[in-house]
Amino acid sequence: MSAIAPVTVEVGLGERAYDILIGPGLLSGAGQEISRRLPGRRAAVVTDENVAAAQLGTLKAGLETSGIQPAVITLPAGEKTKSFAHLEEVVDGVLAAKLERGDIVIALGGGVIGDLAGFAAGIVRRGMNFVQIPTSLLAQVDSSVGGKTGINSPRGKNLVGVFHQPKLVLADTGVLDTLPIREFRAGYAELAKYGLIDRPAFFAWLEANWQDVFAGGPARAEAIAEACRAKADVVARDEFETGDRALLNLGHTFGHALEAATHYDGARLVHGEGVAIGMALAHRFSARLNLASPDDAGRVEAHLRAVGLPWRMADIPGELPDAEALLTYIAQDKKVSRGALTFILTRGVGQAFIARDVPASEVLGFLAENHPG
Ligand SMILES: NC(=O)c1ccc[n+]([C@@H]2O[C@H](COP(=O)([O-])OP(=O)(O)OC[C@H]3O[C@@H](n4cnc5c(N)ncnc54)[C@H](O)[C@@H]3O)[C@@H](O)[C@H]2O)c1
Ligand SMILES: O=C(O)C(=O)C[C@@H](O)[C@H](O)[C@H](O)COP(=O)(O)O
Ligand SMILES: [Zn+2]
Repeated sequence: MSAIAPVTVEVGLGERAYDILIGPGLLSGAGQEISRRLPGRRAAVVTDENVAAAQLGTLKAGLETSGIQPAVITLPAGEKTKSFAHLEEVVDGVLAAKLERGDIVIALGGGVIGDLAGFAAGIVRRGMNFVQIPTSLLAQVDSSVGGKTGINSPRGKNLVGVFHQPKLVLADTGVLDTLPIREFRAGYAELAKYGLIDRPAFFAWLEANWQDVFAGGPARAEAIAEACRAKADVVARDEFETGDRALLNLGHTFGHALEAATHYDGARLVHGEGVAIGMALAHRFSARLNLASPDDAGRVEAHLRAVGLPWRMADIPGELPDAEALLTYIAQDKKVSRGALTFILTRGVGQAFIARDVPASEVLGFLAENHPG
């Protein structure tokens, strides 16, 4: 049987351009793909305990066939790992392995490992080579692409970090077979996000085909490729989020506040779930401001519910801080400019836009109305 050729999506960033390869079996061919682009380099693999148990052996074997014997840094799984303490651990591990600036930090994991390892790669020796090997659906459709890296602060999500693009992204669709279903669903929220931003036909396709995407096979691979094309397109236009890239933040202004308010406790809320609730809230808030029809908000909520995602604040287990405290987290959002709040709002499914100077009083009123407490 002949191997299935991977799909290649290019992120067109001039001298920082790179390929995203998408398909099964890429982990075992990683050594070849990496050494073709970065010959003769040493490497450190950063991963988490779950991914190490499920996938590290295959990657190490794949690297060793090309003569790469990596140092391995294994961290606890979960959002709390995106912290200064674990950043220090990665930095120290890379330095202890005596890697040079031209050597490679490889992130093997979900978005937590990608963001953390990418940040370390961006600052050690003022910027090392970086390769993303995303192993969660969320990381394959979103976080491994585009060069946003960083860690969280108790005051808010992703508040410390740098832009540092990878040299290569290897999205092995086969590794999703070991991803827990809750995490697959969370990644699906970011996939649906592309439809809700500006691809209404893609959203309608997901409404009709989401079960096939969950089942695996060609529908899943095609959905991942479509997401990568969508993200690569925005990133190539606006690498540093001075304009349009902010659209990728649909659902995140509310979602990030909820993640911070639940202290990054993944038992209560993981990032993709926060984005699902945030996207439903962004559509409902847009309807409240008479920008969109309540029917569109209902359509989005119905789809999130159908796939088993949380879609309202009441779906988060345990108590939430009150509306004013949630607004304090929102005020830390990186899209805030001269004190004014920015949200990604919508005129309907696939018609998201950047709304600057959103009055805090409107947000507060909306949060209070929708608060479960
Ligand atoms: N940089 C960006 O552009 C960007 C975009 C979106 C999200 N993010 C960030 O990504 C993070 C969320 O990423 P995530 O949802 O991948 O979370 P994650 O990295 O915590 O991974 C989810 C869980 O699945 C496990 N896992 C991952 N792959 C697995 C596999 N193949 N087999 C078995 N277990 C596996 C992990 O160990 C973890 O427990 C958040 O911190 C978010 O802020 C960043
Ligand atoms: O790549 C982007 O740009 C995004 O906004 C993608 C988001 O899904 C992702 O969660 C990102 O980390 C959020 O960025 P932030 O700048 O709001 O921290
Ligand atoms: Zn996100």
